[in-house]
Amino acid sequence: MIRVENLVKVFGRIRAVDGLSFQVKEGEIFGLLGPNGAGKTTTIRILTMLTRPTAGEVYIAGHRLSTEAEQVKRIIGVVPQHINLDQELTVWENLELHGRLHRIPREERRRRMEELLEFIGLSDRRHDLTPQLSGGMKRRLMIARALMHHPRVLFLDEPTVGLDPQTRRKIWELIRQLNHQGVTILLTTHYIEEAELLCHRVGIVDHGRLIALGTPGELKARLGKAVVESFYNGVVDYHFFGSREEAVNFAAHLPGTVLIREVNLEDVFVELTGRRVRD
Ligand SMILES: Nc1ncnc2c1ncn2[C@@H]1O[C@H](COP(=O)(O)OP(=O)(O)OP(=O)(O)O)[C@@H](O)[C@H]1O
Repeated sequence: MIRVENLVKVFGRIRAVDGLSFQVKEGEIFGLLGPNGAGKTTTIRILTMLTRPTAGEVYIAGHRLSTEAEQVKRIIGVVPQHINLDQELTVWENLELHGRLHRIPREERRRRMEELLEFIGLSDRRHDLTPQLSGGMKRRLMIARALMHHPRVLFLDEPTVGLDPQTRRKIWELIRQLNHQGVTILLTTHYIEEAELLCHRVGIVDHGRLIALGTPGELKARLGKAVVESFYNGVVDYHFFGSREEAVNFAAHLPGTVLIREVNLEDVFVELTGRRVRD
């Protein structure tokens, strides 16, 4: 559904995106996971035509971005990282404005707005001005707005940044429901849990490059099943094992404090880069 080929974006001396290639299949929830500054936002901005790449090409549903922008705009929805709702408009008016911009006829527009307000659980807040909404509600409204024109592909840049764990889970549920309805999803995140629990496949990015790609299970299996974290003389060490039993046996002989746990995507990132995602 999405094909990214050798994408490059240079800002002065910074190569924000440095030869990125990957594909997203129809019906997938695909996550780009990486630390702040890895180039995720720049990538999503290129894919949603908010900025042009220095080099490379992108195809969405077979349309080439550089020559078929209009066709692509009709089939994609975009939820940016920063809240950009119109502060002076109500919930209803924010949706209406977007529907008009997409030239959705009045009757159909109204129907879609009712349906989406129901979907995001904000039917009874329709007359509120957006500053009166909580952070989670604003994020849900941004998702509804992006869905007004029935996009086949939805892009979400850090969809749960700054939200509490419970609100984050609600957003995940919305994203899963949309995906069940057939919408292909590409999101960026620097939350390990979000990538692991929500995404079918994850591309790990660092310094504008894709350093690993696979299902969360595949990526973790490269390291093993269990990890022993040992803290001794102020040094933290990680040792990976194919089973918990092996990890327990190894840990029994270690000095200092020891933690045995399952491998997660943070471990994959650390092994590949020597750094943590959230340094
Ligand atoms: N308009 C710009 N001008 C100059 N440099 C930029 C611009 N936009 C991004 N960059 C730089 O490109 C690199 C990648 O930034 P980008 O925002 O894409 O990363 P990110 O992974 O999305 O991080 P974050 O989650 O913090 O937004 C950074 O070094 C950033 O400073």
